[in-house]
Order: sequence, then C-alpha cells, then structure tokens
Amino acid sequence: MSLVHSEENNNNGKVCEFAFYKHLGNKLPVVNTLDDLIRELRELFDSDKINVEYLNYLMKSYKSRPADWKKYAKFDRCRYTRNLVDRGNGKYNLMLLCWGEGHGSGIHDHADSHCFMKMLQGSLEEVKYAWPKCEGEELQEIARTKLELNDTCYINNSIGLHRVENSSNIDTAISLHLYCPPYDQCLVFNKNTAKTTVSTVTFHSMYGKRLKDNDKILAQPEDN
Ligand SMILES: N[C@@H](CS(=O)O)C(=O)O
Ligand SMILES: [Fe+2]
Repeated sequence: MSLVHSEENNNNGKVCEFAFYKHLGNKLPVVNTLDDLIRELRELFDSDKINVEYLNYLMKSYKSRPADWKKYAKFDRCRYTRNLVDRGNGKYNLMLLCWGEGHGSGIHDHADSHCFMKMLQGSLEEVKYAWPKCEGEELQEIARTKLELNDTCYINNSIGLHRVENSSNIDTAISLHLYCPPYDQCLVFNKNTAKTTVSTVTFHSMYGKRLKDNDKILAQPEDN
C-alpha cells in the first residue's frame, strides 16, 4: 500500500480542489454520517494506491454529528483516551481520542504512519517541533495551530514531531484520527533534552466496549 498525490496536485503538498475531482471522474460520494465515512474509507483502502487528496476530502466532508460517535466517546479522569472505531482491514486504524479538560499528549513521533486528524467536538491546540539534531538540545517549536470543530490536519515523521493539548479547563474535546499503516509504538521526547523513550500505545475501548485495565498494553505517551 502506498499514499500517492494526484498528478494534477502541484500546489506544494496543499490539497488541490480539482485534483481528486478529476481522479474520481467527477463522481464525489456523499458523506453525511460517520458510517458513510467508514464505508468510503474502506472502499478507498481497497486499492493499493491511496490518493491523499481524496482521503483529505473524505475527512473534511464529514460534518461532526454527536449521535454518530457518542458510543465511542469514553473519557478517563487522568489522561486522554484512544478508542478504536475501525481497523480498516488491517490497513489503517480509525479512532476517537477523548481529551478531558487540560489533557495533552507528550511530544511524539508517528513511527512510519501517516496521521490524518479531524475535530469532532471542542477545540485543541497542536504544537509542531522539528526533529532534534542531537540529544541534549531543546526541541524547537516550528508551528502552533488551533483546531476548531470540523477542522482537519495531517502529520507524518517527515514533517516533524508534535504534541496536542486541550487547553480548556471547562470543555472536553474529541478528535477523530486515522493512522495508516497502524502503529503501536512511537517515540516520546523530552522537550528540554530531546531524550527519547519508546512508548507503546493502546486502546481504552474497542468498538464502543471499554477494555479492562489488564487487557491494556503497557503505557501511553507521558505528558511533559
Ligand atoms: N498521536 C497521538 C495523539 S496526538 O497527540 O496526535 C496518539 O495516537 O495517541
Ligand atoms: Fe500524534
């Protein structure tokens, strides 16, 4: 499986409105519900070549409707949770991340995975960092983005590292993440020293069912 850009997309990696449209032969699917989105994603990933503009289009065109996803939205008091929605035939993981007030991730990479993200509720701040040149140096911030309802964003290791935070102390936030291929380990970085630790990521629930604590694998990235 590989991710490809539409040939017509010469807009420096930005999504070209017409690229996927031409790719589809002018037939755009209707994505009204989360089930529509899941169906269209599965169909897209049936192919060996995944058109990135089209995947972006699908993530953008779904408009969040809480009734669609509330069965997956399970929070923890202490940290953000990862809740599996669909395994996409082993080619990708689609999941809901539930962020309590003040919850955030540590600074991390995404292994060899492409990460597409969409806001379903509330807002989050994403801070991107450059890869450190050597251990011992402080990580350099390269971008800071506020993500509001229905916004989408994308990251992979060639773009850099990031951390995500719900900075509100009154509202929770929920985001939808697609990782292809799925990954279960990533690197977590200390902001001041760039020292890394390997972190195994896990699910809080799968298909709407909470996992017992002893079914969960090791730890999730630490905040720092
Ligand atoms: N990539 C993180 C969430 S985020 O901070 O982008 C995870 O899957 O746990
Ligand atoms: Fe991430």
